[in-house]
Amino acid sequence: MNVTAQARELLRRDTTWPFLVPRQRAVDVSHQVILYVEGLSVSFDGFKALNDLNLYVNDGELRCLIGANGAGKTTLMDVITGKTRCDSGSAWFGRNIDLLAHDEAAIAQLGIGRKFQKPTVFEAHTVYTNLELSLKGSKGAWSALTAALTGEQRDRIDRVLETIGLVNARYQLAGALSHGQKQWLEIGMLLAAEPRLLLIDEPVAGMTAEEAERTAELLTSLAGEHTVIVVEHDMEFVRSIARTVTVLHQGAVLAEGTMDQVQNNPDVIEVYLGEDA
Ligand SMILES: Nc1ncnc2c1ncn2[C@@H]1O[C@H](COP(=O)(O)OP(=O)(O)OP(=O)(O)O)[C@@H](O)[C@H]1O
Repeated sequence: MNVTAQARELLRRDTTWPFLVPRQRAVDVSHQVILYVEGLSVSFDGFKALNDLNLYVNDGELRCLIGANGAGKTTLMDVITGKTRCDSGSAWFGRNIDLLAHDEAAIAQLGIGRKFQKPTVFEAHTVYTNLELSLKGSKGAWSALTAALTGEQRDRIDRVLETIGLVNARYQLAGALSHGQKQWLEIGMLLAAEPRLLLIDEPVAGMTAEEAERTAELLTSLAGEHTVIVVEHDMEFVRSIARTVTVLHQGAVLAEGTMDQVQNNPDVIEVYLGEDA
């Protein structure tokens, strides 16, 4: 290769220099567990939001977390994603990655994606550009918008569009999408970054029944390749997707099992599902 060709190769805009690409550490799931949370406690001004909480989630699982307001669901997600520091306990991603030793940005790079309840898509951009901006290894908005996509990246976006059911809306502005479509797009934006574990907060709040049904299909289709933890208050929705449900109460796990098992658990009936039972 002559000097000009070498320089051209080096400056290609469709590739990133290998030394700039963040290296995602492989998660050791040799014991089938992707998330180990043990003895986790978090206090806010003396109030125990999490109280010696233990949680184990298997690789590829779709787990639903339920619990009354203030049970500690958000605080648990906040500790896992590095947003909140705990007082004691441990949180491991697989057997080899100590989440408590990483900050929020590093945890996202490790392959843990989080979706908050309110959709936060770039409304002035198309669906396609939103996904482009979320590709793993993307070096910020400017380079994502100016650099040409590789074939592999285009294929990945196409796969995500297919998964989230927005193939025909790819050139629509995100701001023009329905509430449900925005939620799916945001899930797609997480998927574009190829996470191993997805934490999804109240995905069906504000959705029509039809949108909730499509969301159930979407989330169940993600399990297997991804591990998905869903925090949700809508019991009908939880029943439609959950294999294992974990019930939190006062910062600890109150019960765990199938929806039928937890709904028939006397402790759960007393503190949480009582009014429905
Ligand atoms: N930053 C904070 N400062 C003080 N108290 C907090 C803080 N964050 C959470 N809490 C308290 O900790 C408890 C657990 O809150 P958390 O948001 O984790 O519950 P949750 O199960 O997610 O509830 P919800 O379903 O209402 O979202 C609540 O009593 C809440 O008021």
